[in-house]
Amino acid sequence: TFYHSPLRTFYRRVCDMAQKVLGGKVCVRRTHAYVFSECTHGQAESVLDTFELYSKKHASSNIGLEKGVFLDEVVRRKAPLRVLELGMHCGYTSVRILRLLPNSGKLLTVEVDPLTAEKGEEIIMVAGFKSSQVLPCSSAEAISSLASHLGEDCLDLVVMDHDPEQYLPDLLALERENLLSKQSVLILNRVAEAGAQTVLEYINTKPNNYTACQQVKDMLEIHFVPFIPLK
Ligand SMILES: C[S@@+](CC[C@H](N)C(=O)[O-])C[C@H]1O[C@@H](n2cnc3c(N)ncnc32)[C@H](O)[C@@H]1O
Repeated sequence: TFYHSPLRTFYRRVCDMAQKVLGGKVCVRRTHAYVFSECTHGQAESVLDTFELYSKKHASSNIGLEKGVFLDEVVRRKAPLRVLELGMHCGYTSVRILRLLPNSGKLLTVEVDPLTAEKGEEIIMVAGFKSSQVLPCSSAEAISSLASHLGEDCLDLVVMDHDPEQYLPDLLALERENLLSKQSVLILNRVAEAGAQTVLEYINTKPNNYTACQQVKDMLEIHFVPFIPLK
C-alpha cells in the first residue's frame, strides 16, 4: 500500500524539504519557543530530540545529529574538564557537551548576540544544567577575559562554530594567552568556509604543533601539541 511504500517515504522527504525551504531564515525566538514548549524539561535528551524535530521542518543553524554524534565521541574520549564553545546560538551543542561532561567539568560558552545568549542560556537551564557559564560577548572579548574564569587551568576542548573569519585570530589569541596545553583538542565546524581554511593553512605550517585528525562532514578535530625545542 502507499502507506508503507518507498514512494510515501520519498513523498514525505520532499514535503519536509519543501517545508524547510519555505521555513525561511533561522529564527532564534521561534527555535527557542518550539524547544521550550515541546521538550520535557529537565531531560537533556528530550531537548536534543526536540531541536532535531524542529530542524526537520525549519531553517536552523545547529550542528545536527551526525556532527553531534561525532562531537559526543570526542567529549567521551577526552572527558574534558574545561571546555570553551565559541558560538552558542540556542544551546544545542552546549547541551550535547554538558550532558557528557565529567562531574567537575565546566563549559564556558560564548555568544555575541545578547538576545540569542539569553535564549540559549534558558535552553541550557531547561535541559537541567546550571554548571555552564554563558559569556554574552564576542569571542575576542571572551578569550581576553578567560584567564579570570579559568585561573591556572588550560582548555581541554575548544569548539569553534561562530564566525569562520574569526577562527584564526581567535586561535592565535588562545595561543598568546597560553590557554592551550598538549592535551587540548580543537573542533572546527564549517571547515570548508574560507575563514576556516586559513586555520588549516596555519596548522599546516606548524606540523610540530598541530595535527588534523578525524573529520565528519565539515567538522574537523585538531590536536594541539605544543612544540618543545630539543636542547
Ligand atoms: C552556527 S551558530 C552556532 C550553532 C551552535 N553550534 C549549535 O549547534 O547550536 C553561530 C553563532 O555564533 C554567534 N557568533 C558569530 N560571531 C561570533 C563571535 N565573534 N563571537 C561570539 N559569537 C559569535 C552567532 O550569533 C550565532 O549564534
